[in-house]
Amino acid sequence: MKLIERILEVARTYPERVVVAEKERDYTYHELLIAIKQISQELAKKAKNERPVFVFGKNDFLTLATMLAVNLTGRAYIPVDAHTPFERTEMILNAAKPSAVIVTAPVADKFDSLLQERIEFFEFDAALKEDEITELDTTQAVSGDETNYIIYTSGTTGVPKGVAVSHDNLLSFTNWMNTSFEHIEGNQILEQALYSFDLSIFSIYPSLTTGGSLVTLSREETINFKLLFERLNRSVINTWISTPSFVDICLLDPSFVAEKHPELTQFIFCGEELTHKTAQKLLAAFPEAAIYNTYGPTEATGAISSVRVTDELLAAYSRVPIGKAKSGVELRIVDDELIIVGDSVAKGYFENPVKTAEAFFELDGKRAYHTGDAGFIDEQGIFNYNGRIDFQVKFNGFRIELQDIESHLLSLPEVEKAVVLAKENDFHKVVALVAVLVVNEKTPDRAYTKNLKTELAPLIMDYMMPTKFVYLEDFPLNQNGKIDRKLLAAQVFGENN
Ligand SMILES: Nc1ncnc2c1ncn2[C@@H]1O[C@H](COP(=O)(O)OP(=O)(O)OP(=O)(O)O)[C@@H](O)[C@H]1O
Repeated sequence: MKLIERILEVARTYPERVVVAEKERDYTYHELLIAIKQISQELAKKAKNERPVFVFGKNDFLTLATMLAVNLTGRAYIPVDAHTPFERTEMILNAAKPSAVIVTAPVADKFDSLLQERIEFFEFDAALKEDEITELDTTQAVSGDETNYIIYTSGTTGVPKGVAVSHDNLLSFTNWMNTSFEHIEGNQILEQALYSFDLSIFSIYPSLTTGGSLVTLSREETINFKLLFERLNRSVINTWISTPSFVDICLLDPSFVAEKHPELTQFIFCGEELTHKTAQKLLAAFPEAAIYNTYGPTEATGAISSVRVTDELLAAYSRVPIGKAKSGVELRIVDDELIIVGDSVAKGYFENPVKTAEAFFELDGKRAYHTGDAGFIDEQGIFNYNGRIDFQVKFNGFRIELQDIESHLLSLPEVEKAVVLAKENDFHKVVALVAVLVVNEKTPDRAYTKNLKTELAPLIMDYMMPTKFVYLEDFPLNQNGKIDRKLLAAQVFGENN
């Protein structure tokens, strides 16, 4: 059965259930059927060809319905958040050459000419009759190896590339999510990640295929802590899905504890390293909850490994491991690099055979992907993440893993957050290692730094000792809710360095 068929079946089974809870209003599965019907009809009339459809909107009901409607017509959707900078939007549009552009939020003046030929969907006709909805035709709908969506990577490590994920990649991911974590009937799932970030599929597809509800945060709520805490305190959430950096923000609110949120019983993280510190704080706040660390790049469809985080696990590991591979996937270590093999590996980079050939390959007749992440497998058969290979630098002739230093800094009780940056000269030679820290001291002075160094010294090789310590009140996050290392480097070194 195609994913969209399952979703439509669920919608017909639970028409009155809430599918999306936005800040201002709830939408039902019945309304989802109506919106899909209207948008797909309009698209079928107006699309120029069978190419993907550019979907420009916010994280809301209408954008979700649009993405599903696009799949119903047999096309792939490209989700682009309405707050995406102009240059990036233009770059994606030029690369995609879409068959249609659908916008679900008013377009800012600056984007008006760029998105000139657009189909606007700001509302739907809620009065559509029952029989018209049941007529939804799925014969054209995306299936098998056809592309389900194209998500552009954030570009932390270069020019953004469009990852083309097939229907079967997504089906395998959804089946895994639905069977490998806690089963919660009528699951109310947090939708924090933007649709343009593949962490969003962790919420969308498990929810829609099981009759769950998406508790969707607006942009205002994710950037304004007061609004965020207000919303969390008046919402019922069973399953929490976010980046670790996002839950760090929520842990600042004293009411983010099990006593105030007894219904919040499951946490699933992905997208960046879950630090020991964050995991410990969360376990202290929600001692009974099932907490999972999952790992994977966009190129392998959401996540491909997981581990339950418990006090025992934290006692046994100084760095939270990434666990064991999902069914259908094999993780291998080749030359210290994590290689993903199997049915989660995406089709490649959209219409970019050169970049695809650099990262994707065949192994024993299966699709395989070079993650660019360093890792190892331990005696328990558990995979461990050792940082990104491109965050390894040569300093004074020694090979140094910046994230290794970070994890040791984080093991010190007074360090809340840590990023180590390599400062390069004009010839790309590393001339300094700069530890950028958030600490529990308002005005750290020289003596404070000296003390930190003394504490750090027995934990690392002496050539790994940062040459400079910089203290910040907090770290900037990118629009995907991960620590923004590029912006941090610009803040610390100045724009031209
Ligand atoms: N549980 C985890 N622990 C540690 N690192 C993780 C975890 N989950 C994801 N990551 C890191 O995030 C990467 C995947 O991120 P994603 O696919 O969102 O793109 P990105 O790397 O942020 O963007 P770009 O590819 O443009 O640089 C992984 O390769 C890994 O480095």
